[in-house]
Amino acid sequence: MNVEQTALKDVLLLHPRVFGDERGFFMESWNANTFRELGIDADFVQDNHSRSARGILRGLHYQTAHTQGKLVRVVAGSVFDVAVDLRRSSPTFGRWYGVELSAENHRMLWVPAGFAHGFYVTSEVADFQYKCTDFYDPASEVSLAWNDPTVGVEWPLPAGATPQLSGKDEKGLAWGEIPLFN
Ligand SMILES: Cc1cn([C@H]2C[C@H](O)[C@@H](COP(=O)(O)OP(=O)(O)O[C@H]3O[C@@H](C)C(=O)[C@@H](O)[C@H]3O)O2)c(=O)[nH]c1=O
Repeated sequence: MNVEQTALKDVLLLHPRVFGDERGFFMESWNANTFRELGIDADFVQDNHSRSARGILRGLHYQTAHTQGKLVRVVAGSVFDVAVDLRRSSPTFGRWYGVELSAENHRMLWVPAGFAHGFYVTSEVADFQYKCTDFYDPASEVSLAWNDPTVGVEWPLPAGATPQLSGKDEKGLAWGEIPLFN
């Protein structure tokens, strides 16, 4: 497993070792010992899997209670995955980072608690899987608007396209309206 620091403090891009052979491939997608050595000492309690079609954008989401660290990856298709640092004390507070995650590149992103997270689907279909360090808590869930101008995420949208959103994400909050972390 190779670990790459990203432009955001504590967000890590992971390149697992992929063992290819005539049958296909094998990789470890989670190993508590290996990841602890890489600085990810996470106690995961929930695994999620979503499927989305091209042009769908989910996010940018986080929970204020039961804050979740997420280890995310794509097992079919590709997405542009984004994290936004919501921690006032962080040197990268208010900044975003985006990266392509795909079934082909096998990359995983570690998004700790204190970040908003979302992704935009760039393939016909994308199957997205992630591990979470705390449970789903809809009562404390926040959707930060994907297109908030203060954050300024540069999504890889085709010219003139707008992403397809959930009703909740259509009503995403502006940067100035969201609760932040210390
Ligand atoms: C996230 C989640 C949703 N659900 C249910 C609620 C709802 O009826 C349905 C769809 O929920 P949502 O629209 O919130 O799903 P979605 O937009 O995929 O939400 C996810 O987005 C990505 C970007 C994240 O980072 C995740 O943490 C999560 O917020 O699934 C659960 O039962 N458990 C969960 O953990």
